Amino acid sequence: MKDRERQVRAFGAMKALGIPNKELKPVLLDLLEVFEWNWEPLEAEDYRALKDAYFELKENQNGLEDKNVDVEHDESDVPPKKLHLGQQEDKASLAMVNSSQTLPLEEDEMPKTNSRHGIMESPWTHLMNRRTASKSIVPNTQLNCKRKERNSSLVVLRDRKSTQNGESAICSKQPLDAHGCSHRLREITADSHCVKKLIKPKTDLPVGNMAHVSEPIPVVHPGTCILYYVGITMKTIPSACSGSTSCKRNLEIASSAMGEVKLSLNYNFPPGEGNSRGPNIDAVLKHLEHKYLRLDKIVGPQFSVKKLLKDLCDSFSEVHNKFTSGSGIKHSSHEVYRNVGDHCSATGKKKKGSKIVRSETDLSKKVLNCSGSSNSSNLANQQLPVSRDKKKPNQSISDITKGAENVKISLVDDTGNENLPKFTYIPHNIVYQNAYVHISLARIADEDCCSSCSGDCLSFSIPCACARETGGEFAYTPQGLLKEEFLRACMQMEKGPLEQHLVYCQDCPIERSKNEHFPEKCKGHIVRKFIKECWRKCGCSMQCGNRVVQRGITCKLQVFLTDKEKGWGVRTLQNLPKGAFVCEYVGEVVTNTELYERNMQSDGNERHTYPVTLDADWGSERVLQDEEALCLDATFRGNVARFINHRCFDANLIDIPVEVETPDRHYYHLALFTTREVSALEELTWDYGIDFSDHDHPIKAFQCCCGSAFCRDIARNS
Ligand SMILES: C[S@@+](CC[C@H](N)C(=O)[O-])C[C@H]1O[C@@H](n2cnc3c(N)ncnc32)[C@H](O)[C@@H]1O
Repeated sequence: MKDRERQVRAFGAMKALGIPNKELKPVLLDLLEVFEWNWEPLEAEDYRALKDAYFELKENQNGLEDKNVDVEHDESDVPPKKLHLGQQEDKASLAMVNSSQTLPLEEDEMPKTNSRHGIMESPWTHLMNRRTASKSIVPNTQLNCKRKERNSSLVVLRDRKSTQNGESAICSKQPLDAHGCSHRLREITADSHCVKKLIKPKTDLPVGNMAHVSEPIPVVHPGTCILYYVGITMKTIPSACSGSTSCKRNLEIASSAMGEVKLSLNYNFPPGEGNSRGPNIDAVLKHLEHKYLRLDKIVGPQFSVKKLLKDLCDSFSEVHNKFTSGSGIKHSSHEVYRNVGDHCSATGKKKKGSKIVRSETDLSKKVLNCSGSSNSSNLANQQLPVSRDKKKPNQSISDITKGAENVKISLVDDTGNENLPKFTYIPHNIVYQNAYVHISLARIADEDCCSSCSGDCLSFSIPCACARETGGEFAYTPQGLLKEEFLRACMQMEKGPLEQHLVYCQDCPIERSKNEHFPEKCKGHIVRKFIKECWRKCGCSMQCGNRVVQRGITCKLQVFLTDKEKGWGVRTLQNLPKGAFVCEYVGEVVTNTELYERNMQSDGNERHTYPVTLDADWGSERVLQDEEALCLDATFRGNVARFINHRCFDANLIDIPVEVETPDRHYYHLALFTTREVSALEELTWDYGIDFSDHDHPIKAFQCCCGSAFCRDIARNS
């Protein structure tokens, strides 16, 4: 059936219920937009969705009138009282037969159909058209109020019961990509006010498991945030909010005969923020998850789904507030922070006279524009915060690397409360003074490199010599990710080293540093799994798949001020797959002795970077001299990794040693890879491996507030 015919039928059916075309039109347009211009769900059950949406809108308008909101009414268009659906259905069916005198939508309001193929032209164009057109439909005096109400008209099918199984009509026409997203929708979202993502429908899942088993499809409209759980078969609909007025206003669950279940979250923006988009739904969910993890709330007798949904609403507003507070003041763009990169002390105190300069962009633009690349395709499905009037000044740096990396790395502080970090950005490790790092081509034996290779070593059926280190197989996939098995093995070792993964020194430099004259017995060091990358003695190209870490950072990262005592942290600005290389931990290579000397000079009050011990030759027969036991200290010089905070056990990054230019375990690179998929705007963390109970350790541990349910800082948590 053609779109036009369908419009006529819809108008006819509704007219029979006394619904004026003029009032129906905006509701119909909204619904069509929600259903991706797919008529079937709208037409199902004799236009049940449409009727509900219309009456919902009317109810809301009445509610507003009660509150003395000035909404004009055209008497002739006063809607009929809501009928019981049973009564309406018959009428509507009859009306459809005789619907010729209905008022169709104007041409520019409907998605155009390609006349030759019967396919819709760019839906994005139609969305735009529709938006423009809808303004002319609603009289100016009613516009604001109507627009607001129309958001809630998107919440349809409330309290509907379904007995039919079926896949979602919303999704059925959309080809899904590897991420479960519709390409058509991605096009739409690039510029529209919606963020839409489709999922593979799942059937026959119990409603109680909904939040866990089905990925949400966020659809964010101004003032309304709707999550769709599509394709879940429902026999009965839980009314999560029944009985609670405030909850009812905020959250609704509904299903339709088509098998889709919708969970709608309405958020009333504060006055003056009517056009806000609201935060990214992934960020909201993450926020909630973190909150639950922190409070260990998900289990226990107090747990209730109702409470969980209420918390979801709260999280939405918390994330919204977090992103909107303190952004929006315009500043001159020619001023730029100058003090990052200056070689300053690590005290973290603001250098007198240092020029504080801000970007003229608001936070959302900063997140987008400072992401290091003009190609923001990876951010296309991200809902980013929008500027508001600022309460506090903010600070930002567009690129802390000052061009030293492949990508820009921005720094934002939307509170304006933190002193800017003072350090020199270096993209590669540098030897401070006494550390003995012996790099020479001669040290790499011919059998330890692949001089006869060319191109990409990963493309050969038989792995070259460089794969020997990792059991005859490369650690990387052709996509540049860590192989699942290799990653799992590394994670297992780190989580709970079995006795067989530990080696003991005869004379442990760590123990010696604690007590030079009477060192305790070595407590053991983990024997770690190494990656060996091809290097300069190898014949392959720089694009070889076994050269990942040495090619440097490629993902979009941002330094930001975390909301807790942790200070600065790093987040990703793009979704990252599991096993992705994020960055190397770069710093000054110092000897143990040098590190302890530095440590003695520090007053212990500042937030310093935590030094990394290169545990290379631990357990070897010979006794390691202090100048051989190396550490990386990123306090004064380092790269973005110096901002990555610690998290006990369940961090989303893992550090893996990578051998590049030295064949021994004395000096190596420490690379950070994702342990799981990481969503854009999630904070990146890794487990520093601190033993919080070791009070003799020369480096005093901080009080951990990682929020992990498995936090090892017992003193802090008890
Ligand atoms: C490598 S730096 C990380 C960047 C640091 N947050 C900053 O603002 O410069 C390590 C320091 O951050 C702080 N930190 C990192 N993780 C933390 C955590 N889980 N809890 C509390 N403080 C943390 C500690 O002060 C630690 O010495």
